[in-house]
Amino acid sequence: MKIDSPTWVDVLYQNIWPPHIVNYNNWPQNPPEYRKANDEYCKYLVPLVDRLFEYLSTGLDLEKNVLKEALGGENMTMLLKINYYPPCPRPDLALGVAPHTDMCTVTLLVPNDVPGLQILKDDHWIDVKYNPNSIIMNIGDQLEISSNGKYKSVLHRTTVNKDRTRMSWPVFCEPPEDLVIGPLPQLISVENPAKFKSKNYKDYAYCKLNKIPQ
Ligand SMILES: O=C(O)CCC(=O)C(=O)O
Ligand SMILES: [Fe+2]
Repeated sequence: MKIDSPTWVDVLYQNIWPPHIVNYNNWPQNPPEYRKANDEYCKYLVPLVDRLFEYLSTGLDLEKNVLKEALGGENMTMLLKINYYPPCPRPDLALGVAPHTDMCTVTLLVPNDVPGLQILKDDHWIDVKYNPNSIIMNIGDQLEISSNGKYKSVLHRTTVNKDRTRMSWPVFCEPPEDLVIGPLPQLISVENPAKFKSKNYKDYAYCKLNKIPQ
């Protein structure tokens, strides 16, 4: 599957995604207004996530519903986090968030226009460009595990800016906590054995947050 081909992005934009809602400028200034904005955002995220999982499933040569079902189906939850990175007098000495992978299935993120997100590729930190009216998708650990490593959970970090405040609004798509996730049986064989343990998401999260080996 060509995940970066313009065709599927076009499809998402034309069929689902109203560009006006993506830009960070549409987020409210005050927390009490977040409930409404969040509800509206969620209305668009749910079909977007469905569509993404269909593409991701097809990319593994599986029926399009398989991946989403394996990761919780309609019981998946979406967790919105708001990151706030104030200006930092010594950006050369500090990071916004330390290098990590997201432990969820996928993350959909809207940043403001202050650069800062970086991903590790071939041992180099690469800046993720700010694109107005677009969202950034990270592959998370549960997708790496269920695909038996075919999709890679992306190592990323954020830098801080000397003069400007950076903000980002990631939504983490999470499986139910008691769901056991492991490499999909369809993807493992004698030649291609499971590369990851199967465990429930709650235990996975506990180990990850407490830096206990999985
Ligand atoms: O602020 C960003 O762009 C990324 C934040 C992040 O990686 C996270 O909250 O998990
Ligand atoms: Fe992250």
